[in-house]
Amino acid sequence: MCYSAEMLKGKRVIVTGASTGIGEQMAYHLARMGAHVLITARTEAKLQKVVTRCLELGAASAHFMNGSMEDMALAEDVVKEAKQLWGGLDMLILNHIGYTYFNYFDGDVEHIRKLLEINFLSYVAMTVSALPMLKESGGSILVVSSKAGKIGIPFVAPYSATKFALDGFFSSLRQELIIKNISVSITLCILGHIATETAEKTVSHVMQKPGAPKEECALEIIRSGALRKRELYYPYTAVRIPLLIRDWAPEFLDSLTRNSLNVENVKKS
Ligand SMILES: NC(=O)C1=CN([C@@H]2O[C@H](COP(=O)(O)OP(=O)(O)OC[C@H]3O[C@@H](n4cnc5c(N)ncnc54)[C@H](OP(=O)(O)O)[C@@H]3O)[C@@H](O)[C@H]2O)C=CC1
Ligand SMILES: C[C@H](CCC(=O)O)[C@H]1CC[C@H]2[C@@H]3C(=O)C[C@@H]4C[C@H](O)CC[C@]4(C)[C@H]3CC[C@]12C
Repeated sequence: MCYSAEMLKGKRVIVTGASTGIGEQMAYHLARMGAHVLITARTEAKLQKVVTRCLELGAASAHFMNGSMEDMALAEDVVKEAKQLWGGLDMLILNHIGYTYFNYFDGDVEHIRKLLEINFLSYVAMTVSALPMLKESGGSILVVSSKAGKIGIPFVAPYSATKFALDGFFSSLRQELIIKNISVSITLCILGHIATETAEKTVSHVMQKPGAPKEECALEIIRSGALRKRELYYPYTAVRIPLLIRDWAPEFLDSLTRNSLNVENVKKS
């Protein structure tokens, strides 16, 4: 299959976590392609601005729903809203994450529970609600994950747990869909360091290189979903090579990962 932006024209797409960062950029790319977009996040004022910009860029339609994905009812309501607005759904882009810290694990189990709800369980809840519509359209689910969802990276233990969980659940579900001949694709997007405002605020003091551009990253995610790829690795070399090393030389990869960070800049408590 060959990719063209025309593939997204008139498609009905939900993008979560689209008030900032990569999600916001995905909404703009989809708008330029002439898709219908329904975006979510907590902050109404930011979502309103993104919707206005999407309409200026040429979206077939643009709507938002705000609220926290800690609440599974919201996860389900967003999908119901898509059904009401469009009568169906072609693409579900699961991208939002809750706030976390970048530091030594502090022993806070409640933080992990909350993060699992936002970063993992709400993804599952939205998928369950959206599957009937996606089966009907032969649609796609895009799950935004991270290098930290495939490899042990220090200082992100709670976050990493939620992203590994996504791999387990969605890679298993993909197998079941194939066995049942259901034409819904699942693309797991494995991202390295991307220069979003949140990431720069959180990790610029430990990174030795700048993050990859969020605009290009957003386009690559949409492209990989339109092409119904199994996984996306972006930026390719920084993500794919460590994954190839992972199972053959895990200790070597652990050491490479530690050495790629300015760990002396992380405060020990
Ligand atoms: N940037 C990076 O280096 C990398 C990012 N990724 C992945 O890419 C995706 C996007 O990351 P990035 O763009 O950097 O993140 P941002 O922090 O820019 O965006 C996060 C989005 O989630 C929303 N959000 C936050 N808390 C909640 C909540 N409780 N309920 C619902 N929505 C919420 C935010 O809006 P609001 O605050 O208004 O709710 C915002 O729209 C994530 O899945 C992340 O794991 C993966 C690897 C690297
Ligand atoms: C430090 C990691 C890369 C190390 C390497 O290349 O060897 C980064 C890879 C993924 C990053 C995290 C991520 O997945 C997104 C989070 C999103 C939030 O906006 C805050 C930052 C992240 C925890 C981010 C931190 C750096 C990475 C682990």
